[in-house]
Amino acid sequence: MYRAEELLGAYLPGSFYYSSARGSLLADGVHASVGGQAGARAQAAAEAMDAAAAAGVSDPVVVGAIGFRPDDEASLVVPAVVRRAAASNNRVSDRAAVGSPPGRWSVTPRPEPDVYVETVHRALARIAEGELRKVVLARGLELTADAPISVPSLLSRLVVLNPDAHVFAVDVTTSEDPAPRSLIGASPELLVARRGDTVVANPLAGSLPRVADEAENRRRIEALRTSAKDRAEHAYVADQVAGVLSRFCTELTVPDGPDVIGTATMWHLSTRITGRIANPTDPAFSSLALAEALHPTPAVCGTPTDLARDVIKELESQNRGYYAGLVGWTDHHGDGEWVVTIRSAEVCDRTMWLSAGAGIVEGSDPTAELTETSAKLRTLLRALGLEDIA
Ligand SMILES: C=C(O[C@@H]1C=C(C(=O)O)C=C[C@H]1O)C(=O)O
Repeated sequence: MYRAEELLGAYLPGSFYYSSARGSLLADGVHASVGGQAGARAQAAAEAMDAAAAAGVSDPVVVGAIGFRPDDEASLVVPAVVRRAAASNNRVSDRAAVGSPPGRWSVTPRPEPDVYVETVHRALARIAEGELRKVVLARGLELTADAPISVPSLLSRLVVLNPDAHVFAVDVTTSEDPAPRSLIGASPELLVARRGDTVVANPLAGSLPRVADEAENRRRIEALRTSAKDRAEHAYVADQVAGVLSRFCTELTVPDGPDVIGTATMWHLSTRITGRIANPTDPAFSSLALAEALHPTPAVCGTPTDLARDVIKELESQNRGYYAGLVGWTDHHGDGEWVVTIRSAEVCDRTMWLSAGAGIVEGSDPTAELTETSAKLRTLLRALGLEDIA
């Protein structure tokens, strides 16, 4: 067993890094790539791990990321070497943050903020028609530096600045990329974790930006807790996650109402759902199978799911890529952990693409949704020392 700080220090672009309160994992090299169609990747992952075990890989795992549209983007591998740090060794000191970000950036919003506000108005008009109840609309920032971006130093700053997050870096290079491409982020949202027959999911939705003034933060926490609009926006996600997990579980515990949790930049309504898996040794009940069944939750897509996906395609100008997908790992017992790919960016050479979205429901205020996406973009911008530009 290693210390989390050692693993962070050993990260190189091309590695897979993942850390959360439950421990850290650093994976290097590719023993085998995992293919498979969307929805059938858990089976492909189980077969790849069986083959790896037969070839002498001890305790094989599958690590990687799947995009918002699982048919379009996926990067899953059985790594050659895996190093882990237990939760008890997971503390990382501030000194672990290394390097400094490039000094000069050019910033292009995609789309422009006023176009995003207009798009939210259009989504509200669709919601008023009756069938669509919630849709999550995202916007992006394209940042270009005057020098290549160091992913290891960016990752180390994300870890230090977001001690409660699930922090990740995944190699997502394709043959079309001129240089290695990495997906990095500090997600607050656990899609699903499974250990033995115990499963946990922690959907978030309904948000307010965090501010410096503590009295104002207390007011915001109370406003969020009592907001009918935010509770409705949250319930779409919590209900769907509970509904999907109930198909896999013999017992499921769903709290009566949400709590409020804080990240470094946001307050969110949060529901921690726990359950007992019906058939833990069956690959169809693995953590990746659960994650595939849950994705996309209404935290990143909407309600009803298929209609929301169509509205996103129609209204968003950018392809989401890996944003709003899932990142994590699964082992050959089916245990593992997957998070929702938010507070994230794709990085290639001198350019970074940041994305953030907000859930739109009846009663949403388009300008407040723009402000919410700016606050969400700040997770990555703080790690770049650019906190105030979004
Ligand atoms: C879509 C994002 O975040 C999601 C949307 C939320 C909301 O609309 O309130 C809150 C947390 C996340 O589930 C994002 O950060 O990009």
